[in-house]
Amino acid sequence: MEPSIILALDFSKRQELDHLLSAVKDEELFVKVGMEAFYLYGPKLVDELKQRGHSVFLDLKLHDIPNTVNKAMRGLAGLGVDLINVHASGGSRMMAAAIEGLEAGTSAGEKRPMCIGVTQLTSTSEEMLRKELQISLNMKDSVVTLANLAKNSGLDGVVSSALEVPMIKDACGDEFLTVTPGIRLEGDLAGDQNRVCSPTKARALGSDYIVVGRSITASPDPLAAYVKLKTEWGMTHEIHR
Ligand SMILES: O=c1ccn([C@@H]2O[C@H](COP(=O)(O)O)[C@@H](O)[C@H]2O)c(=O)[nH]1
Repeated sequence: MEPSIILALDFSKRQELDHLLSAVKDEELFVKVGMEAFYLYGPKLVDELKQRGHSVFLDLKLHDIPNTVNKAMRGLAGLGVDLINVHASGGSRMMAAAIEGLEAGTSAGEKRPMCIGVTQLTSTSEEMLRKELQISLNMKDSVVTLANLAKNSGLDGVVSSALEVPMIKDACGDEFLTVTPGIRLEGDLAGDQNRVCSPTKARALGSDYIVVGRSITASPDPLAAYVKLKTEWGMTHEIHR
C-alpha cells in the first residue's frame, strides 16, 4: 500500500467545500468527511464524492454500546466508503460489533470498508491524559494499549499522532494501518492540536496516511498548499482503492 494524504473536508458551508474541491479538481483525492459536514449534508455528500471518483474516509468516530454501533455500521457500510472509524476506548466488544455490522451491511462481492480505532485524540496532551482523564499510563503506552486492543478486536488500524507510529508498528506489525492527523507545515498554527508533526517527519516515522485539514483548507491558495504537502510527504502517486 502506498502512503497517501487524506484531505479533511471540514466545512459547514457547502459553497466553501465546493470551492476547495474545484481548487484541487485535477488531483486524485482521498477525502475525509467528518462530523461537521456529515451532520449537515449526510449520505448525499458521500455519494457525490464517490461519484466524482474520490476515496472517502467517513470520520464519525462511533462510540456507543455494541448493539448501537453494530446497527449504525450496518447502515453506514451501504454508503460505499473506503475507511470508517470508532473510538478504541469503546472497548473490544464494541469494536468487534462494528466489524460485524460493517460485514453484514456490505453487499455480496463488495469490499467492506476498512475500520480503524481512534487511540488518543491528537488534541490530547500528556497533561490532559493524566490530570483531566485520570489515565495513569503515559501517552505512548496508552496509545499502544489501545492499538493492541483494536488489533485484537479485528480492526484494520488506528488513528494516532505520527509521533506514536513506530511504537504502534512494533506492537501491531507493519500491515496494521496508521492514520495520523495533527499534521502541520512549518509556520502553520497548531491551534487545538497538541501532538503535531510535519509531513516529512510523519513519513520518516512510517505513517501510512496523513490527515490534513486547515493547512490546506485555511490556505489562501489551497492547491499550492496541497502540492507542497504532497512534496514534503514524498508522495509518488495517489492511491485509489
Ligand atoms: O485524533 C484525531 C482524530 C481526528 N482528527 C481529525 O483530523 C482533522 C485534522 O484537521 P486539522 O485542521 O488538520 O487539524 C480534523 O477533521 C479532525 O476532526 C484529529 O485531528 N485528531
